[in-house]
Amino acid sequence: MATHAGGLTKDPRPAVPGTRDPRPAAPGTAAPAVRAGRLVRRFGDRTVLKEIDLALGAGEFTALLGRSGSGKSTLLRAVAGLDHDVEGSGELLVPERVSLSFQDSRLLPWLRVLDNVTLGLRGPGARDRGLTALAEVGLAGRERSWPHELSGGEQQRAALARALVRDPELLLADEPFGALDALTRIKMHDLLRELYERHRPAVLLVTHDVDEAVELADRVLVLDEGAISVDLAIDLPTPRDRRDPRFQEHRDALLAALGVHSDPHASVPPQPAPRQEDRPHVSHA
Ligand SMILES: Nc1ncnc2c1ncn2[C@@H]1O[C@H](COP(=O)(O)OP(=O)(O)OP(=O)(O)O)[C@@H](O)[C@H]1O
Repeated sequence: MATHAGGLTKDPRPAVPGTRDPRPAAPGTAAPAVRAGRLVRRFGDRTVLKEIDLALGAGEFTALLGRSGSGKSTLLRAVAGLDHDVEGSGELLVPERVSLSFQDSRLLPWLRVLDNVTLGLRGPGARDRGLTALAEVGLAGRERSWPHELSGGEQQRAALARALVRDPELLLADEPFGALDALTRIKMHDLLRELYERHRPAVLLVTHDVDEAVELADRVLVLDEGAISVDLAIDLPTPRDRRDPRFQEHRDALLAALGVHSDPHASVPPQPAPRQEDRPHVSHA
């Protein structure tokens, strides 16, 4: 476990690099991969995170939904340790090996694909690990390509390979498929879920897309007014069928929590109608 904090109380017990937190989990819960207590983030006089408590189980796939501007990226950045101005009196514990993925692939344009994937990896096995990761995401043979020679979906695949090659205990993903077309998105959903099931990191996926959340995650959180307003377990077998009535029940519950009602037979527009920029994205396969 590592601790990182700006104004946060560090865990008093010694951290052992590369090991999981040895302390027992609360009864009935998996050992946490992430534990954050009373996270607070203010921008000027606006408080975006209001004493948020967050515990993510090891190997648990969690999606984080919320309206635009609700603070999803702020929370993810806080957990990633990228924001040193997070306040709070609580603790923030994360695993040693954390990988990040964003809407843009953030591949370095001056490095070939394999060098992007293995950047910062040490040891004689790094190249082979990079090649294995590229093969896993369907990019075998593209190791010598430049990033600009890959399509948007392929760039995101390379970014996933870069994340996975580090064998993360925690994958933090901020709208990783937000810029992709609908068909590529569907393929990437399948790929992410497959890779997750093979490697089992804890995942925190920030998304606007309610269907994406229900399809991929085993737990969905909704961030609203600076607090976690919904914590919903998605207890459906995978792969998930969007036409399954239970899928739709979860979807409707989440849409309602986001202030959108999704009766396809309704003759009036959903009420209350959020502003266009606030409206959560609902994709249709
Ligand atoms: N560096 C900053 N300075 C000032 N305000 C900020 C800063 N970063 C974020 N904010 C504000 O904090 C709020 C939450 O932003 P954040 O990006 O976390 O929201 P979000 O839920 O991820 O939004 P979206 O879904 O649109 O990406 C917004 O109102 C935003 O304007």
